[in-house]
Amino acid sequence: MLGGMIEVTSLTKQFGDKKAVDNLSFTVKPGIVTGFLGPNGAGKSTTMRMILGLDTPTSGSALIEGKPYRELKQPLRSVGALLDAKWVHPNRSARAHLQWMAASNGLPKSRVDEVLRLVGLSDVAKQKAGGFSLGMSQRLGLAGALLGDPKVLLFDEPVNGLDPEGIVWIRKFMHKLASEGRTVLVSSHLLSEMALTAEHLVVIGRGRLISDSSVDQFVDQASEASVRVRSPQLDALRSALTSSGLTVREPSRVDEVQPALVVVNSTTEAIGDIAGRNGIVLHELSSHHGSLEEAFMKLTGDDVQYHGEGANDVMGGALR
Ligand SMILES: Nc1ncnc2c1ncn2[C@@H]1O[C@H](COP(=O)(O)OP(=O)(O)OP(=O)(O)O)[C@@H](O)[C@H]1O
Repeated sequence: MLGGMIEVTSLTKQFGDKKAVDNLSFTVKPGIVTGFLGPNGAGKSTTMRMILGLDTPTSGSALIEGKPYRELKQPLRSVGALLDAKWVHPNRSARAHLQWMAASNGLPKSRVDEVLRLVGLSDVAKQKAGGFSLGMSQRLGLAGALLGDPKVLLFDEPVNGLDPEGIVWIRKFMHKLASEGRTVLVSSHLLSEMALTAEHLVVIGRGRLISDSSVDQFVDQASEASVRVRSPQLDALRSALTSSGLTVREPSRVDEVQPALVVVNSTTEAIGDIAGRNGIVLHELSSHHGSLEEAFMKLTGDDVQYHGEGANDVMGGALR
């Protein structure tokens, strides 16, 4: 384990009369990818900027290995960040850009070719960064973040605008970095992406903490757990379940093969026992959970700041 915890405590940032981050506390642990999820304007970038010492908190603290960023002796050896992929001198080659970064941060020049190889840019190292595609710029940004071989890595919306191949590549890369024992915090408004990328989720809305849990717990906590049952004796089953105090509803999807019932907030064991005691034959007994998207919408609900035209497309994964 490389160590390298991020500790955010009662962090608040006020811009005029707007609280962009509101009394936020969470920790980010090494060895896993932690997703930082929230709708547009929730305060993710502002939080990351405060962790990186680019914005000063109004109150509270954001520490890396127990210190504020500005007190780190060699920051690039502790933290690497990918905030804005297009932040390079357009006329500099990829290698020259990284050499300049290494020189100005007291890092060995030999590391430049190493990181170019790590991100797969060795063959284009001499090309001008200004002509790079977004995917290549992301890789170059990542190479810069890795220059100091840091224990902690922060990525702000790294897959924005990337093609599917680029998305898969970044996702795998983040997994690799975490498996090496690094602390990886990645922000996104894309739920479906986070479900595939992160193991742990810190969810915020309007600057406030909404949830801090594993992806699985997040879904369990927010989405309705239900049990689906099919039986040739459906009426008898319905009355046995309701007289045991369970809530039964008709399934939203009509089943052509055999009618079914949905029982909320119960377990397959409890329902199987009731059926058994009443001599009722079951043809299906299965538990179901809502999707990550449903869970997110339920939890953030009123916290979604801007309901754009695409609000109904949220189930497709994007929140803006
Ligand atoms: N420098 C600033 N001055 C004033 N308001 C700001 C500033 N930076 C951010 N805000 C406001 O703070 C809130 C949080 O913004 P932030 O960019 O941190 O959110 P976000 O979750 O990263 O969203 P996005 O995904 O859109 O970047 C927004 O309402 C934004 O308009």
